[in-house]
Amino acid sequence: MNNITLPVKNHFGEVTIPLPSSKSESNRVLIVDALTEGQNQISNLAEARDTQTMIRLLAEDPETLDVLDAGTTMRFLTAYAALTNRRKTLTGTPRMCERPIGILVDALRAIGAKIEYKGKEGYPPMETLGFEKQLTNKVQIRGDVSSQYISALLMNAPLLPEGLTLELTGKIGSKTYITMTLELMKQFGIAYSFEGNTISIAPQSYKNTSFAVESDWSGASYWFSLLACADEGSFFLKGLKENSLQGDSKIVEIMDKLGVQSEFKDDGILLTKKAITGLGSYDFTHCPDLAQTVAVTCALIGQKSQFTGLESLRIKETDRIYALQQELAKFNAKLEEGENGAFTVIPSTDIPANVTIETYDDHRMGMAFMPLVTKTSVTLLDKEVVNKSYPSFWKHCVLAGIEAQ
Ligand SMILES: O=C(O)C1=C[C@@H](OP(=O)(O)O)[C@@H](O)[C@H](O)C1
Ligand SMILES: C=C(OP(=O)(O)O)C(=O)O
Repeated sequence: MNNITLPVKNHFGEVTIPLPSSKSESNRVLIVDALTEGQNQISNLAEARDTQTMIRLLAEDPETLDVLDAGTTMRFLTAYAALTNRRKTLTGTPRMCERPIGILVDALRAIGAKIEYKGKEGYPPMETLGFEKQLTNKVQIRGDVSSQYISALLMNAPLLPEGLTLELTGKIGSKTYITMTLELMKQFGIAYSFEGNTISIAPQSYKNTSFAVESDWSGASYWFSLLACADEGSFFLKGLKENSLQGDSKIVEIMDKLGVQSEFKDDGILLTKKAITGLGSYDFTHCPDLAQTVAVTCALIGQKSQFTGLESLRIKETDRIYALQQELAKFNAKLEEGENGAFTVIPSTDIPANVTIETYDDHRMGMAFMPLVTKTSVTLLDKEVVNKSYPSFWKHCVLAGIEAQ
């Protein structure tokens, strides 16, 4: 394993971070482009391994689609292969084969696709065996496990002979990602309605479009956190827009309470330090990928806070609740589970010298704990972990003056 040790640094000057492009937007636009078989002008696709895997699998079109550890790539390609009548085996890393997919497979089968599990029922690997006839255009689907199942179905919906109406049942999680899918489809000419818990898309064609992928707000969150934890500095994050398709732009509102002021400029956002007012309680239901960043920030800046809406964290790249609890404990901070899905971040009052953080094959563990450099020397186990969404992360750390020892 390739580790990285970073010495303490808590004063920054004026730093500009180029930021990577969003993997969520990239993976959607790639599926839409594959479905239109058209002449779209797509720019700024993400360098993220999850996106590069999607590009490669769509271009090479192998019999077995091995998505590695990319959740969106697995879910989006499953629906794409199943509903466009392709015969494919879909598989991934051992962890991917522990991440549930039964809710999506059940919906695809209800629509008329033939799919067989190759291992455990409800989990990859599986094989898509064809789609001859649409059996229904009304499907009920749980909204509380992963929004990726819903996005995966929606992107194929306009091309189904009878269109598709999805009724979302239970609590809806990651709703901002569903809206991202629908709004991106709208930019490619698709009309939809989303009223209450029901999304309807009539049969229609995608229109050729130019689409530039925005910078990644989830990746931006680590720079907000670094500044919140630092004594001084200002960061300019390039390529972020005020009206974003990405729900993780909520980091602006969160970090405003944790001491970071944001000012939108023409080609990005300027972050400066301001007084902390306190986060109090925050619901991460619709921005689950920010939870690790914000937990580490609160732990490092002495902000006891309540977190809710963390249910989906247990089925991501790793069990992120467990991983956070283990690693926060290394510097005497805690993520305590309370009642009804509420958690409390108990900040550290004693940060030891030289902390070593495990990353659990989870890019966000590596990146979220990087701001520890503002308080102590930190070793992150497996520096390559960041490649899933942000391969240039350590290069960007060097731009900020954070260099490996
Ligand atoms: O649709 C997307 O691009 C994503 C949706 C979210 O997953 P869930 O819907 O499983 O919460 C998020 O955590 C993931 O990183 C990307
Ligand atoms: C959960 C994530 O990704 P995915 O589910 O697409 O693997 C993530 O990037 O934090």
